[in-house]
Amino acid sequence: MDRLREIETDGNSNPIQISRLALDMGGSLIKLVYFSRNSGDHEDPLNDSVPISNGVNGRLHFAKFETTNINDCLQFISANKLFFGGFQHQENPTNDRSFIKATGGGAYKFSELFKEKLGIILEKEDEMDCLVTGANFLLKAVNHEAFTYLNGQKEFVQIDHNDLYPYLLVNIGSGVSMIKVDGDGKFERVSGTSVGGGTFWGLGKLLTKCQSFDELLELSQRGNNRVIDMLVGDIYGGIDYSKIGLSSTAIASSFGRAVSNSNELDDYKPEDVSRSLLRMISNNIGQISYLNALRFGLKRIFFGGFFTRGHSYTMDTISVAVHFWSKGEAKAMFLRHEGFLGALGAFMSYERHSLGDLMVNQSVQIPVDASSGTDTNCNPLERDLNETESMQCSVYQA
Ligand SMILES: Nc1ncnc2c1ncn2[C@@H]1O[C@H](COP(=O)(O)OP(=O)(O)O)[C@@H](O)[C@H]1O
Ligand SMILES: CC(C)(COP(=O)(O)O)[C@@H](O)C(=O)NCCC(=O)O
Repeated sequence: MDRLREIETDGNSNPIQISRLALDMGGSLIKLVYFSRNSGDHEDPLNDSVPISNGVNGRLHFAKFETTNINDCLQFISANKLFFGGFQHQENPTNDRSFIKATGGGAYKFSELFKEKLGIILEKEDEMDCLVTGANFLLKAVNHEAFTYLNGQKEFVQIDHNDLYPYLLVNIGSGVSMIKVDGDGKFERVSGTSVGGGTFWGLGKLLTKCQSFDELLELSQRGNNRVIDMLVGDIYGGIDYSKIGLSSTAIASSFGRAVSNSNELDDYKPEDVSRSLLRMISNNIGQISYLNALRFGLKRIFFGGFFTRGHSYTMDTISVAVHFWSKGEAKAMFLRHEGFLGALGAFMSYERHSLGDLMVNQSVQIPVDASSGTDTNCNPLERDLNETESMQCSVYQA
């Protein structure tokens, strides 16, 4: 609720002007990115916050809703008048409806609903295109965006703009898309798997009766996967199978131990079930990602999508899988704005199509409090940086 109020005014009771909204409506979550101009920007041309050139200073805001709660999202857009952030269509300027850039399956599925409830026309943008545009933008324009996460150590990666491509982008949403990125707008979706974030949440919900995704993640924090997973040592009488490089503690078969006794589901702690499930899915995605990186000789893999949720065990498992299978050759990296790639890409597409002719300044800085150098305290469920923070930036008339 505080967040709503914060958006409506700038703290001095001046209404904040929203001048761009873009949506990414996926299988699980709807993501919103919108720009609010700094108050007073246009009133005082000598003010420090007035950008050089003909740009407008302001902030990019991020918000998300569960897709099943689409009505809350409509209400949020309506209450905060975000739909004024669309554009008038050049081909038909007399049409007084707002056109909003939208990507993801929901741009198709919910287009009638948006028209009916808010009078908004959703202007569809391709999902893969938007993911790549969003990732390239973040990697080039935002300091402290990409980081590695291994053994609880988070380290931000300095991106060399001249040496960014090629890379593999793995977007772990409800399902998983793997995209080889060769440049701005140059990419190919090389693989995917249906065993993704929706699988973890769906199976986890059925098996543990959890009511929310965060609760399921929280459970995994306290669980022990050894109770349910069959380890190499279980099969080999407690010793390593060193000839093929498997230690006795490596998982030989996820959930495999459940068949070797007469336990029912209720005999297992939900914490242990959640832990095994999270590990199985993260490990599997890490492995498939590595295999695809190997196919194309890619050394860098960036993981986006809301499955990772800044969660240490998830990122650690993915990193270990990539490290293990590539024998240290490939590197897993994560993005702070993990789940907002598509929405950012849709936001950027206003400029690409020269309709509203806006361009985000390439020197975006995340506020200091939101980006620390390294994080070694291994916070299990990191605070949701994405939702609560906004990004200072300038938007330029093209
Ligand atoms: N609050 C949440 N509710 C549901 N799923 C969540 C939540 N937070 C993170 N997730 C995870 O993120 C996945 C969705 O990620 P996202 O990148 O938004 O994909 P999509 O575009 O398919 O919605 C879910 O399947 C789930 O694993
Ligand atoms: C169909 C999708 C692109 C939709 O994106 P999402 O809403 O999951 O982010 C994605 O779920 C996906 O890539 N699934 C994997 C399908 C496959 O390659 O087998």
